Amino acid sequence: MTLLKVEHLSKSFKALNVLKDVSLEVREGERHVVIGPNGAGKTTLFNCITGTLPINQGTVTVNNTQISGLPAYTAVGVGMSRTFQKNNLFGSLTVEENLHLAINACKPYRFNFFKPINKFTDVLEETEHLLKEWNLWDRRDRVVNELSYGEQRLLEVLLALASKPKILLLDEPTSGMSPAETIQTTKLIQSMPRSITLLVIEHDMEVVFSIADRITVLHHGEVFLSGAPEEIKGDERVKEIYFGGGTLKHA
Ligand SMILES: Nc1ncnc2c1ncn2[C@@H]1O[C@H](COP(=O)(O)OP(=O)(O)OP(=O)(O)O)[C@@H](O)[C@H]1O
Repeated sequence: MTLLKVEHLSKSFKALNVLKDVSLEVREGERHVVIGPNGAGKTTLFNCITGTLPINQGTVTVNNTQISGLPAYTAVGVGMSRTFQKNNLFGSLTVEENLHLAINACKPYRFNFFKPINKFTDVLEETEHLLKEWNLWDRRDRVVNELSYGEQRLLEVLLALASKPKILLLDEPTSGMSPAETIQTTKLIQSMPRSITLLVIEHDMEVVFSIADRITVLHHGEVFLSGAPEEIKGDERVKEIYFGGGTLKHA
């Protein structure tokens, strides 16, 4: 079943046409990776899908509910969550406190300012569960600013999971990470349950080919090709536009 459908989406910044008639389908449970050279429009596509940016033309639907043209919180309401290329963390708070806030933000009582967050037992339980599940429990008391960059990015993924998304958009989850952190993050992505559908922007081809069920190549704001990893890997035109004629590395 198709979970996310993007149809004929176009986006311009004044005279700059960044996305041109982009159509994309992500099936339930799929790991769909968007690749393309710098400036191809990948992050803009994420911003348009999630409603962070208004679109000029086209539609975005999740589970047959149209979310394009609606405020960004609508995307959250249909089960969409995302991470950004740059971290959006509270640096002076601990790992645990950041998660408390993210989990609390998804609760109906989130505007109850008269009771401290750490008195809501469901928030505490969900925080503990997520931290243990993703091996950050021993770092729960660490102030975020003291974590390595890779640990911060990992925490960002956990915050995105706090809303229990049906579809999670990860924007370059391994960018800026050390090789060890990249391996850890790749394993985390691989171990996510199939009840979470993934749409991922990624540059590291080792990561791309170790997680993708399907790959869409974006080039100059257009879908150049969409297909199974083997199809993309073997396509000479993709190598030419994305790698300047180089060979594809793979896991
Ligand atoms: N808010 C904006 N205003 C004007 N131009 C923008 C804006 N955001 C992005 N652009 C332009 O849109 C084009 C696509 O940018 P985008 O960040 O979507 O590309 P990308 O494929 O994600 O690149 P990268 O891989 O380097 O992150 C670029 O030319 C960029 O300068």
